[in-house]
Amino acid sequence: MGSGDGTMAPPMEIAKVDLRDLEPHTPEWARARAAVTASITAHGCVVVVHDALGAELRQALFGRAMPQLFALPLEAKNRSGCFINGPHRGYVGQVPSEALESVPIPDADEPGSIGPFAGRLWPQGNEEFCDTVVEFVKNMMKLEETVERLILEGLGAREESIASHLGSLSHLVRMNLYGTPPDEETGISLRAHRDEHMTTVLAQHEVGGLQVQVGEGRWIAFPPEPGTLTFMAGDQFRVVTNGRVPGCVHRVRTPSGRERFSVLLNRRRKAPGVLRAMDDLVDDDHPLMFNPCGPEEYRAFRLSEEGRNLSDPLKAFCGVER
Ligand SMILES: O=C(O)CCC(=O)C(=O)O
Ligand SMILES: [Fe+2]
Repeated sequence: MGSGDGTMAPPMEIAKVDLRDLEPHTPEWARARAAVTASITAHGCVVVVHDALGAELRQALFGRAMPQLFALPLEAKNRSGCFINGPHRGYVGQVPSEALESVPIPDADEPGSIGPFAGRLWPQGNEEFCDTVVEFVKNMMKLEETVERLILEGLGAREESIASHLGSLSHLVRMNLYGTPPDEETGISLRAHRDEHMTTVLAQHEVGGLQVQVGEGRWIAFPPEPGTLTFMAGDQFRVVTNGRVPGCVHRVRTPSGRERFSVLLNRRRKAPGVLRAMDDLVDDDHPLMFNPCGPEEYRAFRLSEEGRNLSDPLKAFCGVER
């Protein structure tokens, strides 16, 4: 992008891979697998070209569903949350150090979860909102599954391990609205982090801001290009791939101060469940990097005082000492 703010256009090192009309067992699949695996093992990130978020769905999300959602009064947004396996998953906003309001929709892939969610926000329901979210989830799930399959095959995992992994995931949609950054000089509106989840696929609306770290201190800005989505590996994927895939370190910088939306689908290990490295990815050349752990226990650690202040909480929580 060369925006004069110290960031650069994505160089070839984070690949942009066209996954449109991709079919397994074809030369195109093998080429995509090599490109996706190279990018993800280097940076925990790959940009994909795909029609999963076509113009109509983009407009339905960024033009209607999300403006409607965030325009609701605070007390309505506060009602959107629910309790899952103990912890509350709900609206986050009004944090002075952040410019972010974020609404999670848990278990978004389960029929029957989106209706009650919308019912908590709009007493008369909101059919259009529900249809938009259902369509988004369906398309993103398919895309994430393809990308995870490409990566796991690329690392050498067996089909049965891949199938068992793909069958053990739950899905969370998150809708984000960014206002004016608290520190307008730096423009940072979400500080550098790795996601706790397995994987994240993210779409930005026309105001960009997502930046990914490639190597020490070097940040790459991603222009919001319709037709592309950013796929990022989180801490859970580091465990499953035995550290072969690093977690993507990313942040949001919105120096323009314009309002910005982003929407993402997170995949994570279904609870109760155990996170452990795939057997296929542990051998003499790749000794075990992370001890098996519970995803909910890890989440609680990340949210604790200790975990919040660590740059790599996963390593502290379950990293194998050598
Ligand atoms: O809004 C974005 O571009 C990134 C959001 C993000 O990193 C997150 O919600 O974890
Ligand atoms: Fe994130």
